[in-house]
Amino acid sequence: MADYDYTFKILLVGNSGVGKSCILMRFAQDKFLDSMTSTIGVDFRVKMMDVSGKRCKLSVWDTAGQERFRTLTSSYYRGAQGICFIYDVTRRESFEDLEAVWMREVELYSNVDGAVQILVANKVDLSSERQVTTEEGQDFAQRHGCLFVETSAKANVAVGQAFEELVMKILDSPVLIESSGSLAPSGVKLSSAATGGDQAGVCAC
Ligand SMILES: Nc1nc2c(ncn2[C@@H]2O[C@H](COP(=O)(O)OP(=O)(O)OP(=O)(O)O)[C@@H](O)[C@H]2O)c(=O)[nH]1
Repeated sequence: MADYDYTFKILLVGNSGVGKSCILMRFAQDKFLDSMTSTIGVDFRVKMMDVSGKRCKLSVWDTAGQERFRTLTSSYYRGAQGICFIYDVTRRESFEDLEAVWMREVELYSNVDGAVQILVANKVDLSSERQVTTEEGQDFAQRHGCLFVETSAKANVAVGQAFEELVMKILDSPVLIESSGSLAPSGVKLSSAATGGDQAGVCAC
């Protein structure tokens, strides 16, 4: 018998260097590394989380922000019930590209109606280098119907909270609950070992 109530697929998108891999590492392993290599293709981790009294098995997919990998990553949007749009509060361009690039990608490739979206403002520990204010982030989130949270993967600020809020909202949606259960994007079959616990995998196929 399954040891969880639901499985959900969550996707992390945003420009290269905003901290997607660090957010995932903080969430899955409670660790932070100062020097991370750029993601090539896609990486994923599986993490169990109890939210609203339900045991949820989350497969979190970390996509490469670099443009040259974009054609590789588009297929991974399929089946995601939750999408995290991540920017770096010290790099205004990473905020502006969310609308110009990442929301378009999601519109093109996501196939789950009503997938929950959250705007994640990362690197708030670098307060003296800020280029995007909290209010700008809140306004953007409101305009696009997203949740909003400010995080620091480095200082361990609100990373768990971001995933918790996202999952809470997924659990509020009967349609999304209905669509739960498929861990892999179509065309990719995960071995039972890879889906068994708090695990990791890399795929650049
Ligand atoms: N100060 C600070 N640095 C961070 C934080 N999160 C990530 N970083 C740093 O930002 C850099 C990029 O982080 P990554 O997690 O590799 O970025 P990414 O978005 O996964 O990048 P791609 O894989 O190229 O798409 C690394 O040097 C991290 O150490 C944070 O919260 N605060």
